[in-house]
Amino acid sequence: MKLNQLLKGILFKQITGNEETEISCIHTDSRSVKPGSLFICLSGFKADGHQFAQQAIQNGASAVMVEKPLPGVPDGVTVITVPETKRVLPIVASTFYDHPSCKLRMIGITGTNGKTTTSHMVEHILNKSGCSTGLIGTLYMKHGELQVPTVNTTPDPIKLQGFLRLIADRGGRCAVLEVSSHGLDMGRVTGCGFHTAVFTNLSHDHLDFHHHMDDYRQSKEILFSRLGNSADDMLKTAILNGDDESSSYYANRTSAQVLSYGLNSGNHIRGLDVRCSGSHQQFLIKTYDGEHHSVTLRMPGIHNVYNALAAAAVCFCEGMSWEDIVSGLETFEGIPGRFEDISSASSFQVTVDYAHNPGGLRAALITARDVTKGKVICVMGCRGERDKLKRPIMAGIAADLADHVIFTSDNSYAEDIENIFNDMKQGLERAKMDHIQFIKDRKEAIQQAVSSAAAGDRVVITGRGHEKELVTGSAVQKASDADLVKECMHCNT
Ligand SMILES: CC(=O)N[C@H]1[C@@H](OP(=O)(O)OP(=O)(O)OC[C@H]2O[C@@H](n3ccc(=O)[nH]c3=O)[C@H](O)[C@@H]2O)O[C@H](CO)[C@@H](O)[C@@H]1O[C@H](C)C(=O)N[C@@H](C)C(=O)N[C@H](CCC(=O)O)C(=O)O
Ligand SMILES: Nc1ncnc2c1ncn2[C@@H]1O[C@H](COP(=O)(O)OP(=O)(O)OP(=O)(O)O)[C@@H](O)[C@H]1O
Repeated sequence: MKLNQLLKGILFKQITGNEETEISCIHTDSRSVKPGSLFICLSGFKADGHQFAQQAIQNGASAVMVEKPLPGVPDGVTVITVPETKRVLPIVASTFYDHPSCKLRMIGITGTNGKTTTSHMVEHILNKSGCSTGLIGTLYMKHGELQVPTVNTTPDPIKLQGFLRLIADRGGRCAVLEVSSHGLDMGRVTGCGFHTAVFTNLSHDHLDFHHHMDDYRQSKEILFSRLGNSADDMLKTAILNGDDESSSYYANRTSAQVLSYGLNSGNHIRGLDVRCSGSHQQFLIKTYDGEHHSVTLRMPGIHNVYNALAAAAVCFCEGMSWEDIVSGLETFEGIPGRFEDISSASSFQVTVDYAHNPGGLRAALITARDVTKGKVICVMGCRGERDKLKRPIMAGIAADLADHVIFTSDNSYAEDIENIFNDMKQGLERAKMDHIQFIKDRKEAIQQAVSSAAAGDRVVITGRGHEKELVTGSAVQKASDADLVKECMHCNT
């Protein structure tokens, strides 16, 4: 695409050099630049992209976009100056990929917990009903058999628009996106015209980035305030968890039609008669017009009933029949690392769960208690470098809800594990200390939990879920919790 065509949607710009230059790709990371690229300089959290412009030029960039003067640019490289590169990036990315979100029904799911689970349920129901649907989130970008790994839950605008183009070109009709608060705050989804926006819940997380719960709540508002503001927007829907107190905040900030879901009376789509039966949940969905539909979900946990109600509401808005919605929910088999049973060969169970914040941990341990006859033994840690305020809260939840807790390392990155343990200890009451152990090495902690489990007990290992790398300082251990469990079980036989 010619540079001037790529920039036609940008109102304020100054161009020095050849406007007709052919642009073959766009990049914000100098290390990925190839000949023919447009390199866009972003001011980041750790570095200033302008410092890498020369490296991008050496790697063959034909054009560089900046928001401040850039000395020493050789002849033949076009420089585009704009007021804010971050604001322009999504427009350039969407133009480069020919606005793929306009060709797709866009469904965005935000909330502290449940985005991955709910988006997979939606993707499964829609695909099973014959509506070709792609998914972009924490685990990967997925469409049919194609899976591409992702670094961020909500990818940066270039990757995101590229993924949407791929889904559209492969014949996709819908795209389900996990939309993180970071993604909204950093403008990663600007340029995506969502038809449906879903809110799962809001609880303590990411306060290293958002500083305060009010800021965190506010960042998610962007997804809802952009819906329903014009005549052709009238069929857009905000789907809100009516049992979460933040829903009224989002309802007040959208012009779209609101569909609420939850277990409490007054919700438009309501779960009733919820019963846990082994590792299944049975419940009724009561719709706004008074119909009842019986569902057996192959996943335990009340939190998954909420995720199922949210997914059902989305698919209802996509025009699916209740028969298809129920059939989709009942054939959904869960996803890796979310209350995943690893070893049922022994007389006790071992479960891996991605809970890494207070709300998720509470949900996982309440579920464990519901489905376990014997003791619940929890192995958990808190991540290094991120939100330190959640550490004592999570430690307190584990101590309250499990019979025995082994605190261990999670991805501690460059932070000393002793610091993390000290923060966690602040949340522990002295009276509960007798059922708590601290074992730094995660594999040893799992080994200890597994060898102390008796018939009917359940070991719940939280924090890492599907993740395959454990990062401690500069050491990277290539093992998932499921791998570590299997090694420990093998040693025990
Ligand atoms: C805090 C944050 O979100 N950081 C994101 C941000 O990186 P950054 O601003 O720190 O980048 P930087 O290192 O300062 O570099 C600035 C610029 O210089 C460029 N650069 C840098 C080095 C170089 O050699 N050459 C070069 O060109 C960089 O590409 C960048 O454009 O932009 C990067 C590219 O888009 C993101 O990958 C990165 O996400 C990091 C990995 C991250 O951990 N983000 C987390 C907090 C996050 O976004 N999480 C949410 C989900 C949370 C949840 O729900 O659990 C998510 O959506 O993933
Ligand atoms: N609706 C829910 N309410 C509370 N906790 C939940 C809910 N759904 C899932 N969880 C808990 O949160 C963990 C992560 O679930 P999931 O991956 O679906 O959430 P997420 O919002 O995508 O998280 P992330 O963005 O960090 O990947 C689960 O393993 C479970 O412990």
